[in-house]
Amino acid sequence: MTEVIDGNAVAAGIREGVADCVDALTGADVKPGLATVLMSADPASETYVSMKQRDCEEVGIEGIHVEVDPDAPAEELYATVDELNDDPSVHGVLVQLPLPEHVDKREVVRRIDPAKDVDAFHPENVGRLVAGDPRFKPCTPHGVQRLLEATGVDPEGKEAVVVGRSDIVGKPMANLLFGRDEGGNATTTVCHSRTDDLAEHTRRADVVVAAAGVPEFITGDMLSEGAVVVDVGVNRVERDGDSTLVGDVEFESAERKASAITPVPGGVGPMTRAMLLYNTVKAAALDADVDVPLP
Ligand SMILES: Nc1nc(=O)c2c([nH]1)NC[C@@H]1CN(c3ccc(C(=O)N[C@@H](CCC(=O)O)C(=O)O)cc3)C=[N+]21
Repeated sequence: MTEVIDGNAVAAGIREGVADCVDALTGADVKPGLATVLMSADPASETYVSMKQRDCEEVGIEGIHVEVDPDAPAEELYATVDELNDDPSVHGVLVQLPLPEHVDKREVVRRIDPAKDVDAFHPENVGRLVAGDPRFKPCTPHGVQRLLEATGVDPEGKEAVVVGRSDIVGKPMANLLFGRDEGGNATTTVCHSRTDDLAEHTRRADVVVAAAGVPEFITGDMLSEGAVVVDVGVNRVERDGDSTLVGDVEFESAERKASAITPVPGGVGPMTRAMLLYNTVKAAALDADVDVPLP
């Protein structure tokens, strides 16, 4: 039987552990705070940010939300980031992506205090991850690692194939999978839009992480029997006149081949949000020099 991996359940466990960290911080008179910054009128971005705020409330993290007019000059966003960097009650700063075209995303990311960069997108944090000395692990790849662990899948020595080479998922995912730490040590291949004969690679994989950003791109015929399939895609598509969420994996055909597979929704998405809370309490603990029982 194929196991459908329950991301909501694993994420709930992480959130409980984060709540214990909040208690430990409270005992040391520290209230962890996460600031979310939204410069977009996109309903999906608004939904994601409000979910993150709701998560904060559940675990006892102080949620601070700031909106910047999407038509405002980039300097307004820079000023907002500067203020949050300087605010001692804020331990994590997340600027929701994507940003308007007139805003230089890289400049914004560089401006976030690396000690508050709970997305782990700042070049210093990217460098530390690649150097094998991470301060924060990026939320989605870290969440995937935890999902594999919870499923009893140890990538060590196995063939892992990451489909997608984005800065926020594909690249850091590959680093974690081939890295020397727990949850790594896989022989890791990164495939992308210019890969010749993608299926040739994915069929060799024991673990496939689909992060191509293309709806239902990975189909069952591209998988080996018994593969573990992790679907990072979140694509809103029109189906029979309705808007529904699908992943980068064609679930039905892939489920027939896989030994374990994550659904969309209810797979990686909730884990991404849980690891954001994890990074926020870690940031607060590092800042205040308090020991916390990170889950
Ligand atoms: N600075 C920044 N950091 C991010 O981490 C970031 C971002 N910008 N921009 C957009 C993407 C996307 N992302 C998601 C996280 C959780 C779900 C999630 O929880 N999804 C639910 C369903 C949500 C629904 O129903 O729409 C699920 O898969 O079960 C989705 C998408 C974080 N992102």
